[in-house]
Amino acid sequence: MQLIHTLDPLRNTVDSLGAAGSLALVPTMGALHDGHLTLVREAKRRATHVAVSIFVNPLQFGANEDLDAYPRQLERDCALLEAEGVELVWAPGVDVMYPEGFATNISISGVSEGLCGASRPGHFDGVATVVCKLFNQVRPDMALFGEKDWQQLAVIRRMARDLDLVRPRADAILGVPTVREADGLAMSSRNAYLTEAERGRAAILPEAMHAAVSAIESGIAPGEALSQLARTLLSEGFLSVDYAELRDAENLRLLEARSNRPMRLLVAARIGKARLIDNMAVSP
Ligand SMILES: Nc1ncnc2c1ncn2[C@@H]1O[C@H](COP(=O)(O)OP(=O)(O)OP(=O)(O)O)[C@@H](O)[C@H]1O
Ligand SMILES: CC(C)(CO)[C@@H](O)C(=O)[O-]
Ligand code: BAL
Repeated sequence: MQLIHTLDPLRNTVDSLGAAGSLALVPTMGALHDGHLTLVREAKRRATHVAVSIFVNPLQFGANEDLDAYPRQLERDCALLEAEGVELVWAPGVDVMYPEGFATNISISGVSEGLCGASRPGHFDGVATVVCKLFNQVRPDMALFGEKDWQQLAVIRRMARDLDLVRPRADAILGVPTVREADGLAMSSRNAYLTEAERGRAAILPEAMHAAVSAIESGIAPGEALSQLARTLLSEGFLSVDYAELRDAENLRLLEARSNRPMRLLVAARIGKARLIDNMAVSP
């Protein structure tokens, strides 16, 4: 496995990997867990070679967010990826990704608005800008992202289509279902911020979401089910609920009532120092 930090050797390596079959990219911010490794395994099933990027992207963190505290464990991450048979780890420094004078911003309207786009202003511009650069640097045939970050996946799909970043094939931007802990909590690098007591309560988030999904599917008004969901979280030790919304699963339009298209329940809520996000399908 090659660990590469600068652009020239990266070019040589991706050129030779690309010439010898297909290349899949798994973009990450490191501090890898089984969710990330599931993306890597899916990538290996679908492409000849797998590259993983590890870059904690300052552009997608707000001024009061956890950029400095975000876990960084490159050596451990590389050992995990080597054991999975990954051939390339692309881990640029901030100065390589954003050299002095860097002045470009990619902004996607529509799907970026509301949800995390409202509670984290500028976040999706930062994600889109770095993901566009990663595509240009690695030039993969496909890239894989987790459904845990449902809105991020929608933003990247929109950008990839709009900017012709990958060949237009159905699995070029592949979403992988959320990997969960035994109690249902979605795996996330930020779960490490939780104390033992908070971790014990955190699984109330997916439990309360399942209850809201069942209520909406059985005909309860979405507004009522979502208010109940927020009340449950607040009464069980969550500090705040950034949003709890029912949206069209694909275009992410806000839904006041049930739709006959696939729907998605999306929630972000804070507990202790962590802001947890999760989403679930709601059947028409
Ligand atoms: N539980 C999970 N199941 C499936 N994919 C996941 C899971 N957690 C993260 N991913 C995916 O892994 C990729 C890299 O995510 P990232 O490195 O930000 O990890 P994370 O655990 O989501 O961290 P964070 O705490 O920052 O949200 C993204 O495409 C993300 O959606
Ligand atoms: C896609 C990504 C690697 C861009 O920094 C990040 O947002 C993430 O890890 O989900
Ligand atoms: N997994 C999404 C990256 C972020 O929260 O910044």
